[in-house]
Amino acid sequence: MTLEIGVRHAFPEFALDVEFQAPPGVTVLFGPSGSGKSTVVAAVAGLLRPDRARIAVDGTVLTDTDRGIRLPPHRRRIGVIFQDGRLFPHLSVRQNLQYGRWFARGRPGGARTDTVVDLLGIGHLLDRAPATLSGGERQRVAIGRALLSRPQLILADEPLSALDEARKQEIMPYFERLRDHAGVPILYVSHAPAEVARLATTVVALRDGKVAGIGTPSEVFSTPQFAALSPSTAGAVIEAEVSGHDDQDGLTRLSAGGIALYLPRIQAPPGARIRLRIAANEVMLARTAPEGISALNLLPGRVESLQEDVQGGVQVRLMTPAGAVLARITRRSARELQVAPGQPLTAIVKSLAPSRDDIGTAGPDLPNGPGAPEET
Ligand SMILES: Nc1ncnc2c1ncn2[C@@H]1O[C@H](COP(=O)(O)OP(=O)(O)OP(=O)(O)O)[C@@H](O)[C@H]1O
Repeated sequence: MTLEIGVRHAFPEFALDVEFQAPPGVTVLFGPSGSGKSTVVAAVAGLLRPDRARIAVDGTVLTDTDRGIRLPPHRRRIGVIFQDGRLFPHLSVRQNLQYGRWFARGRPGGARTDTVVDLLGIGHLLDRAPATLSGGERQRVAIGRALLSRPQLILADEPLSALDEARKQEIMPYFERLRDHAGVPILYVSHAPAEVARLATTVVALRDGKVAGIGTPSEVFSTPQFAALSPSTAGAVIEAEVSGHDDQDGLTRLSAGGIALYLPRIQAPPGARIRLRIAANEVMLARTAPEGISALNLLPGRVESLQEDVQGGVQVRLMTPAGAVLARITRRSARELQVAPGQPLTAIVKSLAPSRDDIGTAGPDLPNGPGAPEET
């Protein structure tokens, strides 16, 4: 199932003109405030009458202005997950889930209630009232309700932005599960780069109402052209396999394209594949592999391209056996290192550099895959 989106719409002071496809998995709409993310979501949900649009899921047309088609919102089979969960306060968790199921009546296929309850770890909450749940638990139930309505696509508009850091960490693995098991496109709005790098299958970077870049998180965030516009969010995403844990020093050893990397211990069994975002600001470059240095992660590679960014830094993209790595260095360092395409350089990343937020699972991993929080 693929969601096809083409929307053109002019507000008095803003014009949106986008065209892209969202395959199954999470497609994140990413961009600064006012770039048009919510307008795209409103067009897909049927809450906006665009000047011109064609929106279809797997051949089912939701909007086609040329043909005069515009399904009303309730006939679009969309599961919506809002910032605040929006559960029905007078219904128990079980009844909230049943509501999703009721909504799905007559629709073929879809997930079973007990599977969804297991997937989201909410079995022990079924008889509780929404008011007695934590923010993270409420969001898990909201995900369940959306999933049980047998949607053909899911819209999640900044679903984590109302949660504090700890709650975000709690809920992220469930969005990873949703990504890997929902089987329908999920259109997800975010402006948090760590969240995007961790969850996205596809990133659609929006700027001033236009698509500025589209691809995997790694492709979009480690492209110097994109990084140059958005230095604070620039960084590469690499995939690695857990090789083992060192009990003595509390580190987890990873292998990325044959290179050993070390992280503070993470909850993932050996063999698990994880995604790791390495912010460009956290990477240093050296001409020769340094010795006698406390940083544990050295990635030798070759400069592919470089570009000055809008804040006076230089974004250097290095191809390494672990994948592309982006480093943000000063113009002065770039001059001193004489950075040029083709030049061999070594990227240095402190093992503590990636935050917990930057580490996620790389793909299907149920039921107790990496990152799955333990039930309490
Ligand atoms: N109903 C409207 N009438 C006029 N202008 C609008 C309307 N809705 C949105 N806009 C304008 O369109 C632009 C894009 O808004 P939109 O809400 O899509 O951005 P966004 O990327 O979702 O931003 P944010 O991250 O702040 O939610 C903004 O300049 C906004 O002022």
